[in-house]
Amino acid sequence: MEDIKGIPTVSPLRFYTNARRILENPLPFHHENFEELGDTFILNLGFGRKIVFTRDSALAEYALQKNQKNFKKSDIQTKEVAKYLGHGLLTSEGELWKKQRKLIQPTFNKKQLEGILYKIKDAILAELDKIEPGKPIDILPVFNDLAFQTVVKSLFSSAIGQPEINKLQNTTDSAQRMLAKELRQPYLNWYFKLSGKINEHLEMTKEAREILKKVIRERKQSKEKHEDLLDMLLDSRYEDGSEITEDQLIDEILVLFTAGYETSSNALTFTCELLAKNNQIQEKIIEEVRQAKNLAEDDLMVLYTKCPYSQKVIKEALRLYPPAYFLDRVNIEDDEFRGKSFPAGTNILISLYEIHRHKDNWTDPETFNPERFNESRTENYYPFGAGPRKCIGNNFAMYEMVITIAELVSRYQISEVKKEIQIQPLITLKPKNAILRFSPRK
Ligand code: HEM
Repeated sequence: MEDIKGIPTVSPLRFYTNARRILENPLPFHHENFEELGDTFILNLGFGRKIVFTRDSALAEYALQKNQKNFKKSDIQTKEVAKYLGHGLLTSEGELWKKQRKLIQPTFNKKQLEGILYKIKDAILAELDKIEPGKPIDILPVFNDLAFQTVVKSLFSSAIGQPEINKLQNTTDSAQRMLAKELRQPYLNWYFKLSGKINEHLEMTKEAREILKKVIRERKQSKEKHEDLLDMLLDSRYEDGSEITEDQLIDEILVLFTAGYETSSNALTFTCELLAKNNQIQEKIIEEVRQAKNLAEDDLMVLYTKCPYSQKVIKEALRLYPPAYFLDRVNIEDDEFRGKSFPAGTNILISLYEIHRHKDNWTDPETFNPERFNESRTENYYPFGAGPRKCIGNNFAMYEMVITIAELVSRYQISEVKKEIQIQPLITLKPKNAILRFSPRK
């Protein structure tokens, strides 16, 4: 490969002398390099491997949107993640991706989702009932179950039993954890293979596929209508009138579990941690939700649209703690952007975490201030990505999160048990020790 030009480089020595703390949490290391070297730098890992890190939103938009045709996802998603999940939307490229996106997009449009909002709400309420009031609890596992149940119930209504749901959730979690290990400790991959750990996880995903196959076949035979996402996906047709194959549908469902579950539960957890520090913001939410409930009666879409402040609270939490904190791309042909030249095959990591906290983009970037979204701003803000591969579930996620926060804050006063919000950057940006207290409101 030719060399990447016009960008300062971090040496392998600097990388390896910081290896231990990078493994723990790479974000401070990235931040120091951005501050010292500018908004784009090269990390030279040695042995001919180089990665471009950027927090330049112009470059991000160039790769994700303006010149997206020349940028594909890296092998991490299209090979490593695909090994466990198959080739669904998140993990496919080229013609397959295009064809699938066209087929699935209508299912996630606002109008279609309106019909399943009550399923989303029922799944949420059932999980919120499990919160133990008054005691310090780690809220992340509660939101993990809530987010998984929300996706499962939206897809299958009640066509799938709790033991199978547990198995699917466990498989999704384990595959993610295995993958995180493979990516963070590539020098141990020989051990993961020889010890049978990778095969063990591949077997688990085979069992998950069998569970899904059974649900799909029963649904096809029953001819009963459930008005859930599975019905919509089975009813959708490609341009030539054909329907989705069973295998492809299973790939897509596995992708929806993975893409839609951990991201939402992380975001909900961070939102609650931020709210615990801000009583006044909780009060504002309560007032908004009380008025919205009067106006909306039982119409959940009206409730959502009448809660603009709660939406801003979530947007602001996604700014400070974007669950997808990095987007990765590789350019197909040689490319050039504002004096920087990228030979074909350059790995580019776009840091949404840094773009969302850049002092040139935001006033008081470290402060939690939902009001900054009073003017509907979209620039320098990409929690759901950008361009044609933008998150297909962004509306779904916003409905789910607003309904959850509206209900939760109406029921409980959220208070902090410890001062600091801790993070664990793995495949997604995860909260760590999210211990909070939920006291019933009078
Ligand atoms: C707070 C919650 C969520 C966040 C922050 C989030 C974030 C993202 C981001 C940043 C991308 C783009 C990745 C890239 O360009 O490399 C993405 C893609 C995707 N998301 Fe989400 N997501 C969330 C919730 C969901 C939900 C609830 C679903 C489905 C139920 C979902 C399904 C997907 C799918 C299928 C893709 C791949 C789209 C494609 O490549 O065509 N996401 N998400």
